[in-house]
Amino acid sequence: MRKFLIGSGKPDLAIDFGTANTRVVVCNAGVLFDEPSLCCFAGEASGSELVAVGASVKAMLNRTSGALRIVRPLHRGVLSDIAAAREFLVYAVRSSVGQRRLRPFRAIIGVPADATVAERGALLTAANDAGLGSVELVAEPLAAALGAGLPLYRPEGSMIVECGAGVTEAAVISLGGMCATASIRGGGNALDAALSDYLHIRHKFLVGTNTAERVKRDLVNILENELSEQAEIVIKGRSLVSGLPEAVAISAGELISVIDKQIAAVTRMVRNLLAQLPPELSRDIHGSGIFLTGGSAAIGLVGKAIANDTGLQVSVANDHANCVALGLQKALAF
Ligand SMILES: Nc1ncnc2c1ncn2[C@@H]1O[C@H](COP(=O)(O)OP(=O)(O)OP(=O)(O)O)[C@@H](O)[C@H]1O
Repeated sequence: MRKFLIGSGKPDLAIDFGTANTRVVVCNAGVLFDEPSLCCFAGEASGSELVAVGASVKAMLNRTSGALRIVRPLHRGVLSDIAAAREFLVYAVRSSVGQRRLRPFRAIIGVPADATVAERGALLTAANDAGLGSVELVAEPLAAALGAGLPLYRPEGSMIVECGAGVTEAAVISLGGMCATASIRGGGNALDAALSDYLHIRHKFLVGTNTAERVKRDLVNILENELSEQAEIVIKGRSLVSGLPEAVAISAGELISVIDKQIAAVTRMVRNLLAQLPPELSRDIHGSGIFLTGGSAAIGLVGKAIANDTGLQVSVANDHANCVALGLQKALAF
């Protein structure tokens, strides 16, 4: 059965290389690395020196002087900077297996199901440059379904929506393969950007990347805990009116309308995917419902909107943020 996922030859480690976060799983040892996918370089693009990687770079976002450059190796789920990806992979693998010189580990790496040949090629090049040996790419929705404990290999359809930071993917899986897929190149990061744009345009107020993400998490927290939509979120940044550092208080209710537009794109994608299904798979999904995985599955409004739009049962998988990594871990053990 393992050849459905990773072909022949047993890999040593698995990498969930995400737009926001990367997890590395080592055979027989579990998840040994889980840090933001970020690199910080000093100097110009050519000949620049790597000064920090991973968790330490998160706090540096929007706080660097002109001498430092923060780079995300991935954008919208796929590689956007091969040099940064190579440096990041070296750091992630070394942190997982120790500081010794890297031997050519065999690895499996998660990739969006709809990644193009060029996008896959760029990832393989970066992995090769990082010193990894043979690398196989695994479709992230398959890994997420395996990690969520869905019945991957039965003659029975299961539907997963993997809600990440840079990409949101839906897939219907049966007999170890993806029978139908759909994706949006956008996710939690797009929600952060929408909140930031709203504050900019409506309130003439500028916030940084980390603040926008915190506002989103505060909003989700208020809604999850059924606090009133009147509850206010205090946001600190720079007023474009006064030019000064200020704090504004904005009601949760006002911000819900901002993320509704992003969520509508996800429900449209889910609906379009359901409309393509052969009737037996439709029947299966009617029975089992839809499972949400990925960090952005924490946004309860996503699940509620899909349930309202389709009438189907929607469940958030256990340990939803780690399902791709857990699925890759299971694939290593096959
Ligand atoms: N409690 C939460 N509330 C709202 N959003 C959250 C919460 N926890 C995590 N997220 C969001 O989940 C996203 C990260 O999810 P995840 O780690 O699955 O993404 P990724 O694997 O890096 O991205 P991708 O698979 O799209 O490349 C971020 O946008 C983050 O803000």
